[in-house]
Amino acid sequence: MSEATANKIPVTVLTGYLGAGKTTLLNRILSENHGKKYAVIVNEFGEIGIDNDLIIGADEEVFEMNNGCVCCTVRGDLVRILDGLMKRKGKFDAIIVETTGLADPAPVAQTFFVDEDVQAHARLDAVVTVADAKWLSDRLKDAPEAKNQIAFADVIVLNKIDLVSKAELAEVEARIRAINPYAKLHKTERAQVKLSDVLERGAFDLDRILEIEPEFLNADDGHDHHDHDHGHHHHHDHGHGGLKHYHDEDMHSMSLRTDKALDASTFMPWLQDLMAKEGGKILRSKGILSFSGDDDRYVFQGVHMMLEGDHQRPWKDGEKRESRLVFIGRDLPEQLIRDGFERCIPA
Ligand SMILES: Nc1nc2c(ncn2[C@@H]2O[C@H](COP(=O)(O)OP(=O)(O)OP(=O)(O)O)[C@@H](O)[C@H]2O)c(=O)[nH]1
Repeated sequence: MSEATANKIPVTVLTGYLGAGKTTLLNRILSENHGKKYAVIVNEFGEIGIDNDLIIGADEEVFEMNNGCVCCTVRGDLVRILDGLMKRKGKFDAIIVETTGLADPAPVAQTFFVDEDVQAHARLDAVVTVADAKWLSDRLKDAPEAKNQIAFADVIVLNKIDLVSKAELAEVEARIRAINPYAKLHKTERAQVKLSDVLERGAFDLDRILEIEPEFLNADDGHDHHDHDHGHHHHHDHGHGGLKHYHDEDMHSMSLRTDKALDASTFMPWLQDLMAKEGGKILRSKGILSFSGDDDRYVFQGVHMMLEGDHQRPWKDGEKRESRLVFIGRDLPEQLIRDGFERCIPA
């Protein structure tokens, strides 16, 4: 690595489909005793920021990019945040960008090559893709962005191996290898990898990417001209100056909130029943909940019908005790979810 390159701030792009384990990995690496200062940029799909609350902050500064997907509408935000961070050079050892599960990593990675200011001060260290051993095979069939996330990866963390048999694991690994034989692959439970396995890899391989996407370095980004909303029904790919870009417009998110304390004995059975019946459509759910008679914040997370929940930490003095929930999926039964939630709110 040349001296000029070595002086640039390394940026790790953390990608992977909805619910694969990106935040789990991020928390793992940030809570390791690393002695470094990382800036974290999180991009989430859905109107209300929840991911930010799920990152266990030590020394890190966390910047949020909401209301859009980093590969599309908020790419300008990414450039602005990176510019701001680079002006404070010296304060950070590295930057980690966690993209939404629906982001195509191609235009995100492209930012580091086509934006002159970014390129002058930052270098893409690696694209790290977290893959869900349980669901990836299905998503490779119906979600082109999941495939691109694998194709673009320099490092793949094949996570949730506790949820599959040996044969299923071999099958999903073979599918990954058929798309990307080059990436370093780690098989994990709860994203247990060493920090050095994912950060400071110096692994982003431009030549390989140019083989997959010959237009990758084409700087003419016509993207601002077609902001799209995430409502209608088709997959589309569109150009970033010729770069093919996949985005799933069938995917839809909805959010709910209330400042009335919920009754756990009404809410939890409703949520469990909803997931059991509608988990096929609800790809991802998360919420931060305030229960009556409970001084802790309760966090639940779901990937399809699999639900997990736990007390996170006590509500802080002065912190607004409200419940916030997000559901992401295709053909979300939105009214059913809204009505059910309303019935859980005490009068
Ligand atoms: N069984 C099992 N569950 C896991 C594992 N890793 C993560 N999870 C759970 O899977 C859910 C999703 O994990 P996250 O780390 O939030 O996934 P994410 O990729 O950040 O999710 P989005 O940002 O919404 O796309 C959480 O409930 C995790 O606790 C694992 O290895 N095994």
